[in-house]
Amino acid sequence: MTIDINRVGIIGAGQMGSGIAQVCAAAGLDVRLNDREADRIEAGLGTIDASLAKLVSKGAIDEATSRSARERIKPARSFADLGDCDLVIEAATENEAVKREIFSTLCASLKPDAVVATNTSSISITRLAAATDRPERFIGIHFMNPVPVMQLVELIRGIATEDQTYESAKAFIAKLGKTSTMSEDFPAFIVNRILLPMINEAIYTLYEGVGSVESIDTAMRLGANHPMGPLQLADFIGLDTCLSVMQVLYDGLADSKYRPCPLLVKYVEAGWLGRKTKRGFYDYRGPTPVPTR
Ligand SMILES: CC(=O)CC(=O)SCCNC(=O)CCNC(=O)[C@H](O)C(C)(C)COP(=O)(O)OP(=O)(O)OC[C@H]1O[C@@H](n2cnc3c(N)ncnc32)[C@H](O)[C@@H]1OP(=O)(O)O
Ligand SMILES: NC(=O)C1=CN([C@@H]2O[C@H](COP(=O)(O)OP(=O)(O)OC[C@H]3O[C@@H](n4cnc5c(N)ncnc54)[C@H](OP(=O)(O)O)[C@@H]3O)[C@@H](O)[C@H]2O)C=CC1
Repeated sequence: MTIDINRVGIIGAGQMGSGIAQVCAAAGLDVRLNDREADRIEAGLGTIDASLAKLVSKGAIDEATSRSARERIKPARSFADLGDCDLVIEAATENEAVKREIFSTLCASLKPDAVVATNTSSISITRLAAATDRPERFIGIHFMNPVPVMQLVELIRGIATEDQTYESAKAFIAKLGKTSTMSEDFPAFIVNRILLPMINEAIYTLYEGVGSVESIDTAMRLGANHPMGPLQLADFIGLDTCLSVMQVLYDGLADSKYRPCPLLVKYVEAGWLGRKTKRGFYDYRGPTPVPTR
């Protein structure tokens, strides 16, 4: 029997957390949105308002549907506010220490039978599960960015994940109108195992002077029909997240082909994280993005 999921808690109100909150509310679920700072929750709610407005202006949903979805999302100022959630999805920064700390403090506030999930892009589900009090009720639910648009969700079981947890997560994704695929618990799972080395290679291509930002992105958009160039996509994902995923691949698979490009490291060290900080491979501070190299 699957666990009925009616109320979802989300930790981390950044681009992924806000997108997950939006699609859950649009599917009729109650949502509690948490972040470590109240102003981050407010910013996440602002992102949801803009995204819902975009869908209304396109005629994808009507005003009343948008309003009722928005009303289902409430801020959660602390983990105690997540106590009545059936499922809590962690979507905080891609850093294992940050996530472990969240799980070790979160569980005491939850119902004993609540399912706990992570939206990690790369980190071992089995290792994160070990930071909880319920590895059998823990699972990777990996949404793609932008969440309101992308159809796929990867499900990743840890070594202890029970069948009931997996089946419940699968039913939850179907309720959101999305398609789930299963990946084994290997570094970066399936999508990012393939996508991130391609992005890293694009950054090496820039680093070695093979092409400019513009020529690399144009080449892959028009030459391989990718909807975004790889450097544009890296800025969209967040360069901090890209670097963390490459580091997990490099450490976890111990193969030099996953070595993060030194230019990626430098951009992250400079705090140029892409769109979210308004500068990455493009500068977003003006009306149109301008390549930085
Ligand atoms: C890092 C990880 O762990 C895993 C990952 O997620 S990796 C990243 C995976 N994502 C990708 O690869 C995305 C690649 N890019 C794309 O698919 C497209 O560029 C895109 C869908 C993001 C935007 O498409 P576009 O055609 O350039 O822009 P745009 O016309 O504005 O948007 C397309 C549609 O999406 C909608 N849309 C885009 N962003 C939206 C948002 N945040 N909220 C609501 N709707 C949105 C638009 O309204 C538009 O809808 P219609 O087709 O009905 O008009
Ligand atoms: N970006 C992408 O394309 C995708 C990302 N993911 C994964 O989703 C997760 C979130 O990524 P994304 O939304 O892009 O990142 P963002 O940087 O946009 O958002 C992360 C949010 O988590 C907050 N946060 C950090 N520490 C804590 C904490 N201890 N408790 C609560 N909130 C915290 C951050 O606050 P502050 O800024 O103050 O630190 C920030 O608001 C990551 O694991 C990432 O790998 C998965 C699929 C796609």
